Amino acid sequence: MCGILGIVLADQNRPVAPELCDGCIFLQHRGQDAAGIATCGERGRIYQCKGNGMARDVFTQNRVAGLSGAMGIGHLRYPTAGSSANSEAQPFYVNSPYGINLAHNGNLVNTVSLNRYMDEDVHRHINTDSDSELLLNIFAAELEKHNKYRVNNEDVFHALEGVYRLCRGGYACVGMLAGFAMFGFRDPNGIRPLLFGERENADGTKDYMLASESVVLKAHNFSKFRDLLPGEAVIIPKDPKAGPPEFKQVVPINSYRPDLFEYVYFARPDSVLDGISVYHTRLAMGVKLAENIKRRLAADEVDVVMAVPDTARTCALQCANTLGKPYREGFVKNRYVGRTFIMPNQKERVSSVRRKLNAMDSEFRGKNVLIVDDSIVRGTTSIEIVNMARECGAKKVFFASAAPAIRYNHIYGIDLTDNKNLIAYNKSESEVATALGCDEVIYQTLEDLVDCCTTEKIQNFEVGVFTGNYVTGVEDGYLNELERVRALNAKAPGGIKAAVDVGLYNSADY
Ligand SMILES: O=P(O)(O)OC[C@H]1O[C@H](OP(=O)(O)OP(=O)(O)O)[C@H](O)[C@@H]1O
Ligand SMILES: NC(=O)CC[C@H](N)C(=O)O
Ligand SMILES: [Mg+2]
Repeated sequence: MCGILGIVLADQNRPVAPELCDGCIFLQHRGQDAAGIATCGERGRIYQCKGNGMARDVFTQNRVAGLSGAMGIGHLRYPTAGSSANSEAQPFYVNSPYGINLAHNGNLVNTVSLNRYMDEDVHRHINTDSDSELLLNIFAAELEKHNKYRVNNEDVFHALEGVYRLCRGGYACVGMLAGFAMFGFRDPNGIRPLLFGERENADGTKDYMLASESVVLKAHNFSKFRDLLPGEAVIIPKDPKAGPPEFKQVVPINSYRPDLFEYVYFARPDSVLDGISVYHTRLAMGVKLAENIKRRLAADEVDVVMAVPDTARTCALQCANTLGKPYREGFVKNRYVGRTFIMPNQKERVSSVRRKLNAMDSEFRGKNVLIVDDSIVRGTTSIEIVNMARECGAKKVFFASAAPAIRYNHIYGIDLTDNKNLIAYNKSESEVATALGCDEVIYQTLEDLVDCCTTEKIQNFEVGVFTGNYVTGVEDGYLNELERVRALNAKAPGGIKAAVDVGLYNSADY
């Protein structure tokens, strides 16, 4: 669940980098591990700045000042494949053919055979375990097949057809062809989001943006947003005065199944994805959850409802309203600690929960408390939360989740750990309650959750994380390979992160 964006400015003398940096900050919640920007300036030269860290730390004023050009792409990384090494920070670059950059949100689930294909048939060297580097090289290899001095839009669409044929998984991407164009495309099931928008300048020319979430487009005054359709791509010329963007349905829509988890946790509430307001789905989740709670608990069993900040707030408030119970902010969040779930290792996650959330005794003492979170994944947050509530003197602690029990891997770009680390893995609801140390745990049903997000246009969602059935299936051996790489990373001496710049060829001298 990384964040991606790309901007093309009509004014060829205006550097795009400052606006890209700002845009990345709007997408920070989608990835805190690494951030990167690549721009394309005169004579097709590519400039880049990327590395481990949050956008504000990686994009220093000095570094950004060196990024020339009116076209550029950005990425916020939350690793799902490979490692957290800074050599896997995106956008990735290959010099041949033509010079290509790519920023990818999602995850490929046939990397074992794709790696073999790259090695044995295409003879391209893949320098990391990142599936995104692989995806870029697949695209490059397909484009190279045209064997032309210069490509045109049709050639790019044709190369993307090859990408769709070869790559299985969830992917929304933005890329650049040096000196030629920016492009974006979305997987044939629309699992990961990607929106397009335009902004008219005073002289009538237009700037264009592609982004993971509508909030970035809106904040930068882009309008006429539209979601790319599953299997659709767009090419925007480097100089928009050369012609309008060209959209093409490269392959037929296989299904239109946005990832339900975007609405539960991942996206910002003020975003609208695939025409669905994230905020409204979270309100609806609160209502449905309350109806479920009413069936499970007697009306006088709950004294007060509380959210686990931040994401669960919208849902918890609406749940309290529907139950007719007071809503209290018993947990206070330290705004300087980021999202704990997307931290790359368990040690960091555990220590962050207490640094991030502090409980106020007065709100708990002698009360039956209903705590609402958006989801319970590893249980890292919930176990600590229940402990804190007990330490503060709560009489009973009920824990409600706006998402159903999570018992399966998330394979399309949200690294929900391997099954065995999920607190609900192989456990009934009452066993989860015992593991969390609470009196009762109440999950939203999947039917209710789907109902909260359904619109006239979108009735199906990717829900494999709740059911174990994935829309694309998973290649044999893929999950084992993922675990093997994870185990290797866990053993890396002193960790694999380094605060150094990464060269265009992904060499990281850590
Ligand atoms: O069961 P766990 O493994 O603890 O994961 C679930 C928790 O992680 C997320 O919060 P996070 O702190 O990442 O972000 P938030 O501030 O947006 O809620 C999510 O909202 C849950 O609270
Ligand atoms: N969360 C994502 O979208 C991750 C993108 C890519 N699979 C990576 O690990 O870098
Ligand atoms: Mg949370």
